[in-house]
Amino acid sequence: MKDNIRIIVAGPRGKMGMEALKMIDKQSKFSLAACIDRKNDGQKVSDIDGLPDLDAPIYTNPENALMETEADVLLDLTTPEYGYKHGKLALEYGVRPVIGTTGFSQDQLDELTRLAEEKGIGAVIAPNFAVGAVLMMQFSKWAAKHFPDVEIIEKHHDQKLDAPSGTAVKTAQLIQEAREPHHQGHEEEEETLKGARGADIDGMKIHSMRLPGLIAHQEVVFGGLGQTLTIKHDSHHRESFMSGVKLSAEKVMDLDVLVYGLEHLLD
Ligand SMILES: NC(=O)C1=CN([C@@H]2O[C@H](COP(=O)(O)OP(=O)(O)OC[C@H]3O[C@@H](n4cnc5c(N)ncnc54)[C@H](O)[C@@H]3O)[C@@H](O)[C@H]2O)C=CC1
Ligand SMILES: O=C(O)C1=N[C@H](C(=O)O)C[C@H](O)C1
Repeated sequence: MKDNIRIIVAGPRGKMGMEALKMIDKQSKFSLAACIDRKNDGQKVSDIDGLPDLDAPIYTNPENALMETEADVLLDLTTPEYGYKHGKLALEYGVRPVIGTTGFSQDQLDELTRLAEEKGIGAVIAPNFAVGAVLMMQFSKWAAKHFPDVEIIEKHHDQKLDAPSGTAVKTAQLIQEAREPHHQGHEEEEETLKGARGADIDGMKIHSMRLPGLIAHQEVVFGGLGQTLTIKHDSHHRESFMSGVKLSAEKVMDLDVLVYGLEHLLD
């Protein structure tokens, strides 16, 4: 493995970006190549109040950051619109994207997958970097073989842009892979108030809660005859995501395709 992985962070001032800068600063094998931000072009990260004392330039133009900094990895923690744009640009400039941003459409995921394959460059898109959340999703996939009736309740802080969460969508996709095609509930059900039954992926209902005080939480509730099974994960602090970010930035160096989900990188 390369002993110095140079990382560009897009979204350094965000809740996840700040946590990622602290993690990069602590790891001797990582160095911060640059940040992509919406302001302070040309300034140093260390010049900005509230950011760690790191000697790396800030770029508002992502192409300049990718061209000028000899980076290995672009870590994106921004918004769906910019996460997609940054991912595409990184692949075009031969820099490996590690994307935590959620809210992509299937077409966008397919396009990034296609581009990574065409260029032969590794990329990671992980809707959830917390190892506990990855286990929650894997346990849910397993449970769905035995309990095909399931609903997902995801709860997040009230500043989140996308709903449902990337984790909830990924969980539903994994369950879809595991269970036989299945119709839940009964035909006569009617919503007398629109939205009462939540969003729907392949007949699975997804309920999204947004409140101050929450960080990132999910319950996957399975129902069977005379029993229910609940698989639950809570991120109480954004530190919970950092071991997954670290693992992704290391492992992406050895990939030549895009992987979607941290489970592909865990032993
Ligand atoms: N995969 C995972 O484990 C996790 C993923 N997320 C996802 O990561 C993303 C960021 O989450 P938070 O940090 O909570 O959001 P946030 O809103 O705190 O931070 C986003 C940052 O991106 C910046 N930004 C927006 N457009 C930009 C652009 N064009 N260039 C550079 N910076 C730009 C904003 O100024 C803001 O500082 C979201 O999509 C969220 O769903 C969040 C937590 C965990
Ligand atoms: O926005 C968040 O906070 C989170 N987003 C990701 C998601 O949409 O699943 C991961 C985690 O749940 C936190």
